[in-house]
Amino acid sequence: MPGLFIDSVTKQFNQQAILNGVFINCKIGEVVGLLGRNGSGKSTLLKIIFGTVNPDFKHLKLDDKLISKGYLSKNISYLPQDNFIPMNLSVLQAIEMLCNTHRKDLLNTSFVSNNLNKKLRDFSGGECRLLEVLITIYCDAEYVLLDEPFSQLAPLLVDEIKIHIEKMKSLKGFIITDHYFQSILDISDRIILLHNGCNYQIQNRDDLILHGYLPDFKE
Ligand SMILES: Nc1ncnc2c1ncn2[C@@H]1O[C@H](COP(=O)(O)OP(=O)(O)OP(=O)(O)O)[C@@H](O)[C@H]1O
Repeated sequence: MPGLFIDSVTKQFNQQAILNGVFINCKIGEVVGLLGRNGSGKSTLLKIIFGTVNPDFKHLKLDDKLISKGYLSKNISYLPQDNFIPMNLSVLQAIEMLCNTHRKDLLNTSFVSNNLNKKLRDFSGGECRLLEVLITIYCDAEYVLLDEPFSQLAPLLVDEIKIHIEKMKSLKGFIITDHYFQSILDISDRIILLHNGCNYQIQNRDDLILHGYLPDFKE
């Protein structure tokens, strides 16, 4: 079956089980939202898929091929929570380094075209984040892992990022996690919740209350 597929993910830190047989998958044309409380293991799961954290066990497949680390496939891009593009690069240099196939589309976005020669170190934190999110969405990989793409961004920019994801969705598969959960619900085709080390398929808001992610104001 084509797509990104990981199951039986098990990870302990200091003898504490964080992920306990977790499964998540994603196909081209799909946005999968990953929700969970602070410390539930969302970033750890994305890092395990990309290959920057070693799990105790996992079974990772990309387009039916067993792979050991996502980044080795060169077909998975990953936005970590921290800045990852060197600050001494200009916008154009960063794009030339990381984006080929969709470079033209990215160069046509207003934020990029208005700041082509500006260095990352001269941007605000939110502007830097915006650029890194855009580059991760528009880079060559078909599968995109986004860890908190909306954090640091003002509401208008959150909406802009959602539009870019929608635009690229026919060509790519996204797994996206953020605490702006309404934006995740808006943009996702499916929602997976991590809770107590396990994954749950979420159908509606009530499921999020049932699994203790949202408060139950009726109580
Ligand atoms: N390198 C590490 N060493 C020890 N414990 C770790 C390490 N990395 C993560 N943890 C622990 O694993 C748990 C899951 O962390 P993770 O960052 O995956 O959570 P998260 O769901 O992304 O949280 P948040 O929403 O707050 O970003 C946390 O309790 C964290 O303290």
